[in-house]
Amino acid sequence: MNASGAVAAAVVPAAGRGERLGPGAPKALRELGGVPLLVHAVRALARSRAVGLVVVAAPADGVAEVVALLDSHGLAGKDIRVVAGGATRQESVRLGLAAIPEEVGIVLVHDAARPLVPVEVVDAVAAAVRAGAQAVVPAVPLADTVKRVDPNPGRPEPVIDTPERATLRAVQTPQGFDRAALVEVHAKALAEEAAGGAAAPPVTDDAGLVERYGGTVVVVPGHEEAFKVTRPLDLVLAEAVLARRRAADDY
Ligand SMILES: Nc1ccn([C@@H]2O[C@H](COP(=O)(O)OP(=O)(O)OP(=O)(O)O)[C@@H](O)[C@H]2O)c(=O)n1
Ligand SMILES: C[C@](O)(CO)[C@H](O)COP(=O)(O)O
Repeated sequence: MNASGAVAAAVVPAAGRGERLGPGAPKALRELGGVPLLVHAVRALARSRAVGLVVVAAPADGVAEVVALLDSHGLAGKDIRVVAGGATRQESVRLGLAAIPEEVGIVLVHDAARPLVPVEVVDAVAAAVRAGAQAVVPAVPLADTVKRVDPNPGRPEPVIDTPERATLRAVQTPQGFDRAALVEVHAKALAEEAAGGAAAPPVTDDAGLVERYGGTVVVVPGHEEAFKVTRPLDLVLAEAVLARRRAADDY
């Protein structure tokens, strides 16, 4: 793989603890079918011809371990770099971005916690950025009705309203960006934090930063198997999906 021209680089934030998954190793290192989530996620990206370089943001105290892990899973021949991640997902992405060579114009950001994203989703996101979009997110329609509430944990929460479900999407990764646009919004967010300005509402994905600073984000179809492993039940589902793929010789 090489990282120049229209070939994209991918940043994989993998420095989270995985508190919601319960006690154990950092989530990216937890196993799915005997293989760490991170290895699945990197393989999913490396399968795409659109991706020429993968930069993993590892737990700060686990960089050497992650390098060894990726090597031991046969990923040593790919262009994969590992940097120390940060205290938040946003910081981990920013640190990963800083390791991407200047000439790379397209960046994908993909959670280590989404190990089973199909290569078609990776390709579609990269293609939409190549076609001129500033920011692209894969997403799926919602199955549940969603209510906005006045948060009041432990007590009945007053409902404010019910957004029209047809207008809502559950957003996944990889999210794709024009590299300059993504670098710019991360720099702006960092400068605002450093200036200690009025606390902006939390942004939970990179496209959210693009929106915050007035950029344009578009949605392409995601995939139900690109779900995020967040809670223990997600791991049960991921094992089932992986077992089905292996039985079908599709992995
Ligand atoms: N400081 C952080 C926090 C999160 N992430 C990464 O961001 C992705 C999405 O985050 P999430 O699923 O919320 O992971 P965790 O933060 O690990 O989960 P939790 O909130 O349950 O602790 C994961 O691949 C995670 O490793 C990261 O790189 N650096
Ligand atoms: C980026 C993301 O996966 C898009 O759905 C999500 O926002 C990450 O959120 P988390 O709460 O940090 O897992």
